[in-house]
Amino acid sequence: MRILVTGGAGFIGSHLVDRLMENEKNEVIVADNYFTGSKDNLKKWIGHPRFELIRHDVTEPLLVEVDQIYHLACPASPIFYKYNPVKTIKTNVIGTLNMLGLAKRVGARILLTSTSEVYGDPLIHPQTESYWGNVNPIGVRSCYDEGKRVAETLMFDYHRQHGIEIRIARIFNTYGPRMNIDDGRVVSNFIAQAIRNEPLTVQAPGTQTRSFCYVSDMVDGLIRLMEGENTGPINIGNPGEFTMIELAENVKELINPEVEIISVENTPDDPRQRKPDITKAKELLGWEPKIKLRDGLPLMEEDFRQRLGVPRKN
Ligand SMILES: O=C(O)[C@H]1O[C@H](OP(=O)(O)OP(=O)(O)OC[C@H]2O[C@@H](n3ccc(=O)[nH]c3=O)[C@H](O)[C@@H]2O)[C@H](O)[C@@H](O)[C@@H]1O
Repeated sequence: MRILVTGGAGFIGSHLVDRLMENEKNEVIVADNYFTGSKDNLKKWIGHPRFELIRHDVTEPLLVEVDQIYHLACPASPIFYKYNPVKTIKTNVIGTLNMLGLAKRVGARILLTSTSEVYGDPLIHPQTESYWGNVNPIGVRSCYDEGKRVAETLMFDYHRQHGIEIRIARIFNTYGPRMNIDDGRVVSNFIAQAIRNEPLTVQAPGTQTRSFCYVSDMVDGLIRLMEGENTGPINIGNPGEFTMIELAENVKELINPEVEIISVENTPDDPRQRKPDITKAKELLGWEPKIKLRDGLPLMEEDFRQRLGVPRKN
């Protein structure tokens, strides 16, 4: 099987590549523009005969012959996607159009990693796939959440109009080794802060919730969705829900009991609650997450300590 992974040098993408490369029948091509991804994440595969890495921005067409496309490309941290919102929406719209055009030309099956952000600031809880969301179309996050909504629309239009085989995953907050240390998302921020003995910055009010999925569980869900018979959209996430204050307290207890927790200003349109209903994933994919937050955080701590050069004191 020839498989293209866009955004494959990123955090989730590179873990996905590791899993796909385990199968000796797979040839994996990664296309990444390195805006947030890094070659370092793939260094063990560079030079491997079944692996190819291309510097490519998906807003430009790509001509390759593949059987499957995992279309992950797009900055996912709010700090990075808000840094250049026009580029973010172009990646979601033009990038997805280009990948669908490729899927159509070569007859490949394509999986889009959409996001829980399509639910916006959700008015139903937990979020089921049938919920249409509560999204601000003109806010600072819209480049990402409206961008992903259009990407989902394009997927279904190509499916209905051209018979393309599509798969849509709605990913809920994912964490784990290889996240950028300066990524700006909450788990990586808190772990880096705890290791550096800097205050954990809980954005006000701190009662907002998220549900955090460990990256190996996420990758397992994505592969099951691609290999299964359902188009989705299917929520892939861990239903264990935490307030940001609870997350900070867990990080403090597990990583640095001396560290201070402070409240800082939040950014506009921050969703107040988020938790996936994963009934569909359980029933249709036989998938559910295995790794609890308190077991996943120490695995990520180890990776961050190595990269920051700060060993654990015992
Ligand atoms: O995985 C998802 O479902 C989506 O979540 C993220 O969005 P968000 O949940 O806002 O991610 P974070 O930036 O990690 O923020 C989570 C919460 O932590 C808070 N936060 C963030 C950073 C920080 O230092 N302190 C802090 O309290 C934020 O206010 C927010 O309430 C990203 O938009 C997407 O990568 C992704 O699609």
